[in-house]
Amino acid sequence: MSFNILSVIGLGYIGLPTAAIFASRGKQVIGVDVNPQAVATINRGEIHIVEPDLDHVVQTAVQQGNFSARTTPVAADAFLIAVPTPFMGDHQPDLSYVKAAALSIAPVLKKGDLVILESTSPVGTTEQMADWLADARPDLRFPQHEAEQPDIFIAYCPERVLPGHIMAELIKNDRVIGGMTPACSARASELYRIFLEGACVETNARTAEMCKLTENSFRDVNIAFANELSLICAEQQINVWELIRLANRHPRVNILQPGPGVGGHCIAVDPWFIVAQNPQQARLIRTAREVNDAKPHWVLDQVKRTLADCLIASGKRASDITIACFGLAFKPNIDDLRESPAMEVAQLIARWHSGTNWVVEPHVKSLPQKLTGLATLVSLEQALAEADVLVMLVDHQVFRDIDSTAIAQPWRVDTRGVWQ
Ligand SMILES: NC(=O)c1ccc[n+]([C@@H]2O[C@H](COP(=O)([O-])OP(=O)(O)OC[C@H]3O[C@@H](n4cnc5c(N)ncnc54)[C@H](O)[C@@H]3O)[C@@H](O)[C@H]2O)c1
Ligand SMILES: CC(=O)N[C@@H]1[C@@H](OP(=O)(O)OP(=O)(O)OC[C@H]2O[C@@H](n3ccc(=O)[nH]c3=O)[C@H](O)[C@@H]2O)O[C@H](CO)[C@@H](O)[C@@H]1O
Repeated sequence: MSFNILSVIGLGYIGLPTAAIFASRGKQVIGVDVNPQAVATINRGEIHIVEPDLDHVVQTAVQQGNFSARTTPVAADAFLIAVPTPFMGDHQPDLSYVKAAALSIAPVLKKGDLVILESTSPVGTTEQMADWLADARPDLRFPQHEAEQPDIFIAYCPERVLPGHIMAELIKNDRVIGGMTPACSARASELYRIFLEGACVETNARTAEMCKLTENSFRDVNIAFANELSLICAEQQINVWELIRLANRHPRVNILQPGPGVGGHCIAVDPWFIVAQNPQQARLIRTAREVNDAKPHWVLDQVKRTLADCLIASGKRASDITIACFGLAFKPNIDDLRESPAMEVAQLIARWHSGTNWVVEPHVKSLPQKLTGLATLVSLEQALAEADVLVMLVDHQVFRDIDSTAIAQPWRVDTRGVWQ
């Protein structure tokens, strides 16, 4: 059975590029999103998120009539669900979006359809989703009972693209295919082979769910190691950047880079799904989260110490001092400020410091609401010329290009090793 019509549920950072890529391969794609503004934007051939090279793929697909968006699902041969999976206040996963998406497609499912969950999910979510669908459609057979030939094929296929490189990685990365049965995996692999140049590696749904969580937890633990080293090195008066460079000369050592903390929508969230389900066993994973989450507060302490030194040396009052933060994005060379540790540090500083607070962020035109009234967006040149204390938070290339030997201010906190 071939896939004539595909439907992608959730048209954000994952769903929109995925829908557009399928459409670019000549498939008829119906995108579904509960956000009517996003739907309207997409139907104009425009995009509501920022991702390099996505705009022209969406524009072409819409203009050629292969891709359209709507707010409610209609019949299709395959459904890919890419809705948010945040955690709640107590770090427990919030599966309400997955449930709502599953229940929204249940009425339009027909025999032979494939349903793929792409959202990053705790182990067992795919089985749970199949139960929700089975409850909603008692007239169809679902793959919970392996002996039976199911009417609906269900798989968990996580996405591992790197924001900023989504359009290339979507096609080139290997893909983990976690079917609820081998037949489900085979059907899902067939779907992804429409555009995938990487390999489809088949497993079961639970392993695929854990694989996605493992990848991001691995990175979180390794960044926590680097962040912990930065705290130790500050105590020992050792340059952590030099230390890591030296240690990485060992053929089997590859330490990541410390920073102001871990941001983004994935690495600071997904490890909690493992911790929530395995609180006794996941001690290292929990500690890594705690180490990384604590880093912005440690940076604030560093700024407080630096300001104290500045006040003693300059004889100025704190209210006369200007602190300039360099960067707000959650990582270098992007404009995404959501879940950014740099934003958190800038806010902590601005709430605490009684003098003037400046921010330099060449990737945005205005400050986000969280900093409105607390800080002022200024140019790189103004900050370098006039600020008293400089706080480097994001290693954007434009900051790396500054000749650090030409910077006059001795009062600096460098969380990214840019001025070392
Ligand atoms: N952004 C990434 O880099 C990335 C990478 C890999 C995996 N993921 C995972 O993919 C999933 C989606 O992430 P994202 O970054 O695309 O999120 P996003 O917030 O950018 O997009 C999700 C979209 O789903 C829509 N939505 C919510 N409920 C819906 C429903 N019931 N029906 C239809 N649409 C609905 C929202 O309006 C939104 O447009 C998450 O589980 C995330 O953890 C994200
Ligand atoms: C395993 C993996 O690679 N997963 C990727 C990750 O994408 P991401 O964009 O969120 O990941 P990063 O680039 O690692 O950034 C995260 C934060 O960590 C900080 N950081 C990073 C490296 C370092 O040495 N020191 C640091 O401090 C950085 O500044 C930023 O705040 O999750 C996506 C969704 O699941 C995946 O799809 C994607 O493959």
